[in-house]
Amino acid sequence: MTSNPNAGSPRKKMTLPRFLAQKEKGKKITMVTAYDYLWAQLFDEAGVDSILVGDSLGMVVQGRQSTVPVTLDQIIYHGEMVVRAVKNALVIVDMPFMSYEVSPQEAIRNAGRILKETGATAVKLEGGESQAETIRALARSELAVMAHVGMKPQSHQLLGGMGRIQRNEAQLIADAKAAEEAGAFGIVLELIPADLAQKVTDAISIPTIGIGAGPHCDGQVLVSPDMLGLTPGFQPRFLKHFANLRDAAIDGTRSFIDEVESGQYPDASHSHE
Ligand SMILES: Nc1nc(=O)c2c([nH]1)NC[C@@H]1CN(c3ccc(C(=O)N[C@@H](CCC(=O)O)C(=O)O)cc3)CN21
Ligand SMILES: CC(C)C(=O)C(=O)O
Ligand SMILES: [Mg+2]
Repeated sequence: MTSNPNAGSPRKKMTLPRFLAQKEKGKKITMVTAYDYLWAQLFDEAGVDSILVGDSLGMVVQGRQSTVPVTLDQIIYHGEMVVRAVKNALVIVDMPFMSYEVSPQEAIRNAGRILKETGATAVKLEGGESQAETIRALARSELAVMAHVGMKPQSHQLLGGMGRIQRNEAQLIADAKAAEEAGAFGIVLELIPADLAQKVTDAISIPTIGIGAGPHCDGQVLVSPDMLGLTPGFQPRFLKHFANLRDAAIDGTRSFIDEVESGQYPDASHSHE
């Protein structure tokens, strides 16, 4: 076991000021994705700081090839289920592809819908420098917004593939600084070299949350089904399986099948008089 000074201490409700303060205190921020009530309740109880209703929904829940087809109505439907389950974690909802790119006005309207209809605290959009005007418009409307730079899955066609490591240092620093200056409260850094993520993290005063971005970020995010070993085909270098739920679930299901077929289940103790 790793020693964790916070283990067992009662969790407080995560707020935006607390989220920001964790960078100053050097306390790592934890974030996982969730898409429904069942799992969100479990992650909140485990004590994660933040839950992201990611547009990875399209891939891990809907079985699509990318995040691009996810719609605003779908992310709102899932966001609402997650918020209903959460007591302490900060809930952030991804803005789907084409829900913020057309104009800052449209982004405000759509982010407003997400926050009003789900009850989440914040939204996240992909981009830094290129979306600075939109980030500023959202922040001015008092909508909490997180940026996402490095590998941007919604732009996978332009990047030439979903898993391409991003190494353009000048662009990454410019993206992070532009997002901070425009009013983002945090930035996801996806698939960038560890030394570069450290430079970005040191260059700004808002927290960086890494995925495939090394140990120097202010926090870490993983797609929860990946983290728990439920997505067998997906094994990028950054991913660690913290549990093997897929085997546990298959074993349990096979036991059910065996016991029903053999007549072992239900026995008298699982039957009503
Ligand atoms: N299930 C799931 N997990 C994720 O982390 C995730 C999604 N879906 N969908 C949206 C994006 C896409 N992500 C991806 C997709 C592919 C790689 C990948 O293939 N990475 C390899 C190759 C890197 C390279 O050498 O260019 C790796 O080893 O990291 C990484 C992240 C992260 N996000
Ligand atoms: C991987 C995280 C950061 C994300 O954007 C998602 O799950 O959609
Ligand atoms: Mg996303």
